[in-house]
Amino acid sequence: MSFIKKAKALFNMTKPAQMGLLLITVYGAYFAAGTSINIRNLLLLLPVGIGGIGGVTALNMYLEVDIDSIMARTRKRPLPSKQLSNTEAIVGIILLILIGIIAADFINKYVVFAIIMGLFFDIIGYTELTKRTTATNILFGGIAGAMPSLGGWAAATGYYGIGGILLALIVLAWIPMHIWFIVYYNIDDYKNASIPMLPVISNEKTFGNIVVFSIISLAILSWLFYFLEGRGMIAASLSTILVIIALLKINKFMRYPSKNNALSVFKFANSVIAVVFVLARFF
Ligand code: HEM
Ligand SMILES: CC(C)=CCC/C(C)=C/CC/C(C)=C/COP(=O)(O)OP(=O)(O)O
Repeated sequence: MSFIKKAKALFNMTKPAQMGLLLITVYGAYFAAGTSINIRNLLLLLPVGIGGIGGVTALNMYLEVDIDSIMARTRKRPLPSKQLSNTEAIVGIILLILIGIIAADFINKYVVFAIIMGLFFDIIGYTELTKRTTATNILFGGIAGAMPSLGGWAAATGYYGIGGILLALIVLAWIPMHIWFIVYYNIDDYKNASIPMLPVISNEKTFGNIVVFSIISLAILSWLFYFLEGRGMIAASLSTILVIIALLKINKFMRYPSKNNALSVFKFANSVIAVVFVLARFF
């Protein structure tokens, strides 16, 4: 297979759609900090994000080739489908993560540490220690998912301020809605792979109520960001409206549990987080 095809396969191991939204949280947090724009740091954040987030995601995929081979949703991924050898994948992963860390070091040590925390919580906390054993797994994966926004804030301000922590908490509050409905939609996959996500080991009411609590917290956190940082009223207002729509969709799912109603919540969820991070800098 040509080098281009192997490079494409490695890129697919970074889960481009997920990485894209994570990059929106990086740049959204950078701009939400409200500091003057440093073009050099803004440009450096691209290799930081693609290398750090992409490399960690690809490492998670490398370590989960057994699960991916079982799930219908993931068995066509580059490693289960032999588009890359293990050696080619691990060399690419190491290169990506090195690029991310080196680029981060050109900005400041807080951005480097955000990558290290993302690597730790995703690979150790989530992939190795909890994903296959406990439903609290998404807490560790969620903290990993919150690190890009913290890194973006640190790239703008030079430290982890309360605003950056609030934005990271907003990502964390969004995670249950993002994951548990796509898990429910693919419930047979997760059962076959013995992954104890909450929808697999409990019922719609239990995980639905936790999601309701988490996205109401998301709306509260977005208003807290506005009151403490003086920016983001439009983001808080719009995200509150989207959370209300999400609550209506979740209520419909809990009254009429179905894969389609679950997928509808999953697809809608992306807009909630995107609105917060795209608009947080503005009034
Ligand atoms: C514990 C953490 C997370 C878990 C378990 C998780 C799980 C998943 C799963 C199972 C999918 C479906 C992938 C597929 O179609 O094969 C997915 C897609 C996606 N994830 Fe995540 N995710 C996590 C964190 C995040 C974070 C932090 C973000 C961004 C802020 C994110 C953004 C996305 C996006 C944009 C997609 C594609 C959505 C679509 O296809 O419409 N994920 N995620
Ligand atoms: C700063 C930095 C490096 C942060 C890392 C950000 C990051 C990659 C977060 C995603 C976390 C995660 C657990 C995704 C899903 O994995 P999964 O294995 O459950 O998804 P799958 O079933 O689709 O493979």
